[in-house]
Amino acid sequence: MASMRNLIRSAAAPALRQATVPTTPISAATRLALPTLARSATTLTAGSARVPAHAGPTKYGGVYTVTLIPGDGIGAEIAGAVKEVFEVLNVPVEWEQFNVSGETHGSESLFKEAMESLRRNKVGLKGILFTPIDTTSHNSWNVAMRQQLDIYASLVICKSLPGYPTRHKDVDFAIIRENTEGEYSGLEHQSYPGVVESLKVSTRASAERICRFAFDFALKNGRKKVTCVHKANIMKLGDGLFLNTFRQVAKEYESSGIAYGDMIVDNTSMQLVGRPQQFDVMVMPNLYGNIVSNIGAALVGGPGTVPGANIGREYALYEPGCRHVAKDIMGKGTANPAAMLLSSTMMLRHLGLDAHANQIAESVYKVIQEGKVRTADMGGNAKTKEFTQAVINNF
Ligand SMILES: NC(=O)C1=CN([C@@H]2O[C@H](COP(=O)(O)OP(=O)(O)OC[C@H]3O[C@@H](n4cnc5c(N)ncnc54)[C@H](O)[C@@H]3O)[C@@H](O)[C@H]2O)C=CC1
Ligand SMILES: O=C(O)CCC(=O)C(=O)O
Ligand SMILES: [Mg+2]
Repeated sequence: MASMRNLIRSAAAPALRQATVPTTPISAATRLALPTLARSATTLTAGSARVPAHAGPTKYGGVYTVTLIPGDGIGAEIAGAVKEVFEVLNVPVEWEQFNVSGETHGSESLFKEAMESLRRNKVGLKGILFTPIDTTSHNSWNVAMRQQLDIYASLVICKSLPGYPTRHKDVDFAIIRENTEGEYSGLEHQSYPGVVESLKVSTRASAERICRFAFDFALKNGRKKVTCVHKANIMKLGDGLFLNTFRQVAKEYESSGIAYGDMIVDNTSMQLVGRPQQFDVMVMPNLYGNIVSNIGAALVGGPGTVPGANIGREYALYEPGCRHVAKDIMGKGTANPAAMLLSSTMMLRHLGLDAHANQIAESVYKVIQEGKVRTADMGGNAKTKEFTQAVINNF
């Protein structure tokens, strides 16, 4: 399937420039939070006796090989923005690109090849794959990737964007979402005509590792409080297990000074749109994380602006935090590439390429702050390519 690959870079890595300390609160947060997150998650788990050491990302001659899955909908357009920016900056990354589509029957073999590439390279960047609603198709390849790679922690940071006022000021919280089980088990059956059981699978082991991840993230990033979001009043066993595990883990971190609490998911949704500043780090089961990350994105800049990461012991896969394919604007050239560009900067920090990450993130935030070049989702009329060019013009 060599034709599907896009091995674009052969140039040697440029000498990394001195890392510039980002000036906006956003870039400072990303710079601080994301690299430590990626590494802390790996090291913390890998440091325990239960987890074997593993090889790092694939790197030859100073160039990292990264799996790129543009995805459906606007995927090609926003992945194109990243490729262009990396090319201009001579970022030492060589892409292995797989144009997997969730819509195409018969593209299973390509999906498998992409998974092999991810296992080989350990690091990937993706757009979103379409998931049909009908039962004859695959469950979800997005979910399958997270489960098969065991990238158990989803991280989405929602932080007010300087220069882009929204209803609430000073929003700054991190959503840490269990990424592999819960409502996304894909286990459903019709036990009797008209009676369907959808299984939400909750395990103590998964709850424990995601809660530890949340506290470690808080510690590494100078955050003050971790809130567990749940529905244990109704799902007394399943969410009860999540909540009780959270409380046990929280006790272990008491001496660190991180405060903790819990909140039921429906109240959380109300509190988020009413007074979002009360949240710092939030940890929750899979489906609540899906919903809360969409609320969070809408609070700050929308789905085109919020980046995301999926982190596990061995693999890290970066994608826009809101996870939408956006078929409604596909092919129009109007998609906002900011979320994908910022996801790529999280990936660069994971690879230790902080200088490149800072340069790109600072430029994206500068373009947003200046407000002259904005895509339609942010009230402007700039095209994806014009936003990308504005980012490049700042280099
Ligand atoms: N024409 C079609 O066939 C359409 C199909 N769908 C499908 O319906 C399903 C449900 O989609 P939803 O989850 O509702 O979400 P979605 O994928 O439609 O996205 C939600 C909204 O966010 C916007 N958005 C996301 N990323 C953006 C970006 N980077 N820049 C600007 N706007 C951005 C989209 O344009 C859309 O208005 C999806 O699988 C989708 O593919 C949705 C709309 C049209
Ligand atoms: O896999 C999909 O198609 C969508 C799943 C989803 O909404 C999410 O993971 O946030
Ligand atoms: Mg979602």
